[in-house]
Amino acid sequence: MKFTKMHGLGNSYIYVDLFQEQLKEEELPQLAVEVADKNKGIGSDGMILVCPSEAAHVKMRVFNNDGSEAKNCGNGLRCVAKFAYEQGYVRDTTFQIETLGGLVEATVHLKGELVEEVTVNMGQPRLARKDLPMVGDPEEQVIAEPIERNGHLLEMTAVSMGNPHAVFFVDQIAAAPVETLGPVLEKDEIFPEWVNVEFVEAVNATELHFRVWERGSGITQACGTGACAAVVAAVLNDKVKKGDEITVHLLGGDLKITWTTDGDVLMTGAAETICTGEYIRK
Ligand SMILES: N[C@@H](CCC[C@H](N)C(=O)O)C(=O)O
Repeated sequence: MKFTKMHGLGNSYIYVDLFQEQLKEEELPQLAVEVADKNKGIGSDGMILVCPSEAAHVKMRVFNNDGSEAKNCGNGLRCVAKFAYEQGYVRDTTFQIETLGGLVEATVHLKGELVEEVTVNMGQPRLARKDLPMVGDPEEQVIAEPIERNGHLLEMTAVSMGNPHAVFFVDQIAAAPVETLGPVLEKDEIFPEWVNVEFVEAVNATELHFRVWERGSGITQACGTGACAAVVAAVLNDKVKKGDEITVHLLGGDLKITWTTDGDVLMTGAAETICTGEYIRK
């Protein structure tokens, strides 16, 4: 199986080109686990399939490194856009990508013939409990809701960017309990499909520090949808303003994110190719 390893701010996936390769549906979860294994596989946060689409120019499917399939991936979208453009599967610099969480629009920014950065219009965040999903009144929003776990009293804001995020503001990002509370909150009974967990420090009116415990992958260097959710949560908690471009500092680098006054979330950041190769399947 031919593959390309790519990353967005250190959030790496093994990309498989389903315009060329054929894979059996029932083998996908186990394949994702195998290729992501850093000792016996290639090593990554998961696997992403770049597929033909009937609804858009290209379709993305994302698998976490535990084999679970997610509905969206921000860093993956930027890499899929780079891959599709550089392979010649799309010719325009702005095109649509289908995800299990809906359609998004990507615009590639070129340096010569190669894509250096990508802006993705991630669409509108969904804020009702049913959108995560989360237990409780399905239509209600969750903004700064107190929650106590393992002796930590935190305030939670819940945002769906096609996939679910629970955002917690902290005073100091360096002291955020990512490793200890992340796995506890990820599988908390209030989230029937589990959740991505983000800790965020509001530095000033245009900057956020960000750490993530990703559902199905654990700590990663960056989470694009999580960074978008963090900006939406920061607006909802009066820490930054809607319409302003916010720089989100992640472990692997920075993303520029705006929750526009029209309601869409725009994300701009790098997408990079690490290597290509052939994976020998057992
Ligand atoms: N790294 C991603 C998100 C990947 C999926 C997530 N772990 C989930 O299960 O929803 C990103 O950049 O958004």
